[in-house]
Amino acid sequence: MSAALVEVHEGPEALATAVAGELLSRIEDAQADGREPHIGLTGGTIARRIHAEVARLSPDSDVDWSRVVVWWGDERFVAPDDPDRNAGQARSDFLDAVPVDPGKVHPMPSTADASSAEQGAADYGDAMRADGAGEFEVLMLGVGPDGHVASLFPGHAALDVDDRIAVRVHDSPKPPPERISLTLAALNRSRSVWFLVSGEEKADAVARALAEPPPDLHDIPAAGVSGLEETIWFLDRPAASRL
Ligand SMILES: O=C1O[C@H](COP(=O)(O)O)[C@@H](O)[C@H](O)[C@H]1O
Repeated sequence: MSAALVEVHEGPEALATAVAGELLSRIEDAQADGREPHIGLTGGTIARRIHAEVARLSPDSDVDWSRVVVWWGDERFVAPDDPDRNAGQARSDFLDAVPVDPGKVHPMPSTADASSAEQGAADYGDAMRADGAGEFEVLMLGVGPDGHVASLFPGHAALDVDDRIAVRVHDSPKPPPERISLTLAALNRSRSVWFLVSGEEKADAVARALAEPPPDLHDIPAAGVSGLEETIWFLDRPAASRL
């Protein structure tokens, strides 16, 4: 577990450019050290801007995309072509623009892949185990105004599941209601955890997550996640306004 660092950028554009550049350089460093980095993606508004910046900046980097393994922290359990899918958004925002090995991109199951979100969660856990995955080089996570992280929402029973890699989430207060999420135990196995937060409506959640003493993770689930070596909160000024 690492102490949290906070990095504040002027607005969402500057935040997206900084995070995208840092991600490319972390991947380069890991590859230079002989590792094939596994990265964990998130969905959400600021993540989409960051992904677009990764696509823009990637040609000037030395990243070997054929040696990058891609996973997701959460997903909406909907049809594969549903615009709500985090994986579909990431594909159109950057994965289709970089030469990734399709066999190393691991979207969470959709309704076409699994009979239920519960089955999909079990399958995703099996896929991660079979790949020897779990310790992400960098895991990026959005945070909701309610403090949710991945698809772990305040007060939800999924927060207490510690015997699985992924869990079904139903009754998500944010639509769509049926989702799959990595558990807190799985989210807490990454070298670096990066929280990506933009907007004044999230300032309270950020301040509460970073408060001392830490809040109950049933109130602010994001407070329950940190990196093994590094935890960075990448914020824009409005999101940092109540720190
Ligand atoms: O539902 C979700 O929301 C969060 C944050 O999204 P945002 O639009 O408020 O930035 C996201 O991190 C998560 O992956 C997603 O499923």
